[in-house]
Amino acid sequence: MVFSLLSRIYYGFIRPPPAHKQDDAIRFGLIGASQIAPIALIAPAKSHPEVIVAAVAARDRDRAASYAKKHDIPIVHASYQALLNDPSIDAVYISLPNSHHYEWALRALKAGKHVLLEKPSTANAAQASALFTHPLATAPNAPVLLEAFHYVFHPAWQTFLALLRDPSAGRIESAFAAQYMPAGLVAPAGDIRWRYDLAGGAMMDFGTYPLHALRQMPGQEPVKGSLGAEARLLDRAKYRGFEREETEVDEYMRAWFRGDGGAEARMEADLSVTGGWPFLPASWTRGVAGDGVAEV
Ligand SMILES: NC(=O)C1=CN([C@@H]2O[C@H](COP(=O)(O)OP(=O)(O)OC[C@H]3O[C@@H](n4cnc5c(N)ncnc54)[C@H](OP(=O)(O)O)[C@@H]3O)[C@@H](O)[C@H]2O)C=CC1
Ligand SMILES: O=C1OC[C@@H](O)[C@H](O)[C@H]1O
Repeated sequence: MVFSLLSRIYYGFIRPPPAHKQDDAIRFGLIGASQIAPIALIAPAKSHPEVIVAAVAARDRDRAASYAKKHDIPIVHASYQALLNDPSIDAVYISLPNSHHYEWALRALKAGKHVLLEKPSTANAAQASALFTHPLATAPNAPVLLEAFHYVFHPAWQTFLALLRDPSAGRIESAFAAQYMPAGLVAPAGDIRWRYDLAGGAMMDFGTYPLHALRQMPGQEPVKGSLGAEARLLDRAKYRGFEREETEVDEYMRAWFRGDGGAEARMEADLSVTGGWPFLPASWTRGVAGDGVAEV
């Protein structure tokens, strides 16, 4: 089992076997020369016959050019809008700070591009509602707009949901979801996740997973007025190299609410775990229905 896992990681992300591309393969452009694009799209696309990563745009042309060279991407654009104006691009992958998702998703839809939009799709509820109900996204022939919560396509997650959605499982009594990150592992000082002005923080980064997970279980849409939450603000003493005063961003948060099916739901997100378990990024989701418990 361990060998199979390591081999899937190796061939999926480190040395993907190159595929012969179909003539009608989707040509993706990257909006932002981001840290996550190589693992999320560039490497997996190499072995996919229907996907080509054809272009990258960054705020700085030289940075875009060196990123393109490193990742073997043929077209370089010196601005995000120049990439959107490129007629050879069918779809864009937007992996910018959360604060920038709404603007660039709308601009991409306006340019007629399909959009794979990093999570969370926007920086707040008003933007989410405006984006997903916008005629550019809802018209009959509108481009596809997809938020990049990739875990929903995993068979383990679909099995978990099927167990809870099975009518014989009974009503969900309680649900819990959590996501933990060891301090400094993925969010060192200076990272976009620690910037309030870029819509960072534990809730906006890791917290989006548990909240998203809870809301997919039957009867878990939060009832208005039932929500409570607590947060611990960033403790800069844990990190070296902070240049800015950051006092507003959360490094840990938990929340609870009543789902519209009557269940008690709880969630927790910690971007800064120190000592003990977990020493790797970890995520748990549990639903209790009748006499049964489903966990993933
Ligand atoms: N689905 C998943 O599993 C994951 C999703 N994500 C999401 O992807 C997004 C990007 O994350 P990540 O790749 O770690 O981010 P990066 O730190 O790599 O930043 C992404 C891009 O944002 C631009 N940028 C960086 N700092 C600023 C700034 N101060 N002001 C304006 N733009 C800035 C840069 O664009 P340029 O290149 O043009 O300079 C950069 O390439 C986030 O929304 C995150 O939540 C992240 C990790 C995993
Ligand atoms: O979405 C994410 O998943 C992986 C994490 O490392 C990262 O912080 C987050 O943005």
